[in-house]
Amino acid sequence: MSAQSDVERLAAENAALQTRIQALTKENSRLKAPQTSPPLPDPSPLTAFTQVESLNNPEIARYSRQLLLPEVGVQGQLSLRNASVLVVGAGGLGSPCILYLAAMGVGKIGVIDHDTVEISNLQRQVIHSESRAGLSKARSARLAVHELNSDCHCIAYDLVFDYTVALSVAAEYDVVVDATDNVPTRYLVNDTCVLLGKPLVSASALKLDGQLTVYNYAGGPCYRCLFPVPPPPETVTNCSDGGVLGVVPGILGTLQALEVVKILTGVKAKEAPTLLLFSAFSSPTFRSIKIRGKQAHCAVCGTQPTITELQDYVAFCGSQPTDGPVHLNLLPAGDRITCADYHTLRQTGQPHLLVDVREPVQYDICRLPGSLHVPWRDFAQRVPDILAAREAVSHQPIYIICRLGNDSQEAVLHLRERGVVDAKDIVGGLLEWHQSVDPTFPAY
Ligand SMILES: Nc1ncnc2c1ncn2[C@@H]1O[C@H](COP(=O)(O)OP(=O)(O)OP(=O)(O)O)[C@@H](O)[C@H]1O
Ligand SMILES: [Zn+2]
Repeated sequence: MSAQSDVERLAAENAALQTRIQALTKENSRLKAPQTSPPLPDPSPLTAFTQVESLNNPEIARYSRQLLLPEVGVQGQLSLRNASVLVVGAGGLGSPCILYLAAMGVGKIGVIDHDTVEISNLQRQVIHSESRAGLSKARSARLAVHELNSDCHCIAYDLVFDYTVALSVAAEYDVVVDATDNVPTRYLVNDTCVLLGKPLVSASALKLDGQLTVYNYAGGPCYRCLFPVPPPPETVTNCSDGGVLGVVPGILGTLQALEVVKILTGVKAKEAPTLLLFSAFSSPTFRSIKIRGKQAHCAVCGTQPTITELQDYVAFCGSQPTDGPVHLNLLPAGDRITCADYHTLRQTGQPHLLVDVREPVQYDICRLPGSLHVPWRDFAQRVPDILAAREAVSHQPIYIICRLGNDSQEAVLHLRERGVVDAKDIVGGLLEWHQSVDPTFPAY
């Protein structure tokens, strides 16, 4: 072979090698790239839930510690096995409730929640996990149930429990647990249970306190018998505003699971209706109060009910069934400044006074440098301090900030009433500051 053809052959081989090296380099960088975690397995589709007449050997072994209790025994365990429970809300209360119901051997559990798992949920919503952040809470709960007790027939409804679905979903279950956090849903769940004749195990938890009651059971009252009129929306606080100690809904949700067991085993029917109050840092921690019975004039369970079908609960309660941030518009746009414009103002060094009106616990979490701290609850008394501080910056404008941009508007209105005209609130507060100006600023 000639030297010329050798050169051509080598050049061709070289080109082929170059192509191969490029392909390998590409493959290598693909392998080195961060791997996205494989999709989580969803438990395989379930067969229909069927009732049984006796426990099988694996069930006897699994539930032996409960079977040994005379209060439960084989009959009690069979009652759990053949029962179905709907848990509305897979949050702080729903998490332990669902887990214990599944662990104790309730045959069928429905979980309805429209929300997705967030990292800030995990401090109390122990049915979820970091690896399931972003997943629907209902599906995440179902995965956890499947891991804990694969015999449990768990159905996840990734839906809002509203009047369009309430009756058809709840009709499939023996007992309903209200583990939600808002007033419209509380009335909706109650009316659904009354219309369907289902017992309702209801609880709430906020800050360090909680309460629990069983409604519409054994001739007892319903929620409307006790609370015929919803509270004014502005008096209702939720966990994202007021905070909650993780274990508090944990305790109340666990007690909800206990009440379900008492209903299913028939023990509850002998008890008078009570309201259980829990206060984590008080003594006594628990108090049980006898509550009035069923009210003849109750709009839904009374002798002549006016509510015979589900209604518009948002209109009835005057509030949305959401616990997301509520942004009020109390001031005209001209009396407000956006975070972006306030940011520019700070960057260009324009003299001004920044007043932060959040609670001290929130001010301790984070703050913008140079702010004067005057909590909204002390604001009226401390206006002279604000005016004195403003003198120190040569009577320049006042900007007021809070967490969401609601109290800051109230503060501006208050200053207007006191004759201070050049005060503005910062729209959306520090949460908006985090979202639109500085992602490194803490969000809470
Ligand atoms: N009408 C409804 N239908 C379905 N789920 C609901 C309804 N109302 C409330 N929920 C759910 O009930 C749960 C209440 O739990 P909790 O208050 O602990 O959680 P959260 O709303 O995630 O809390 P946070 O306020 O910290 O975000 C939430 O997961 C919420 O999505
Ligand atoms: Zn009633």
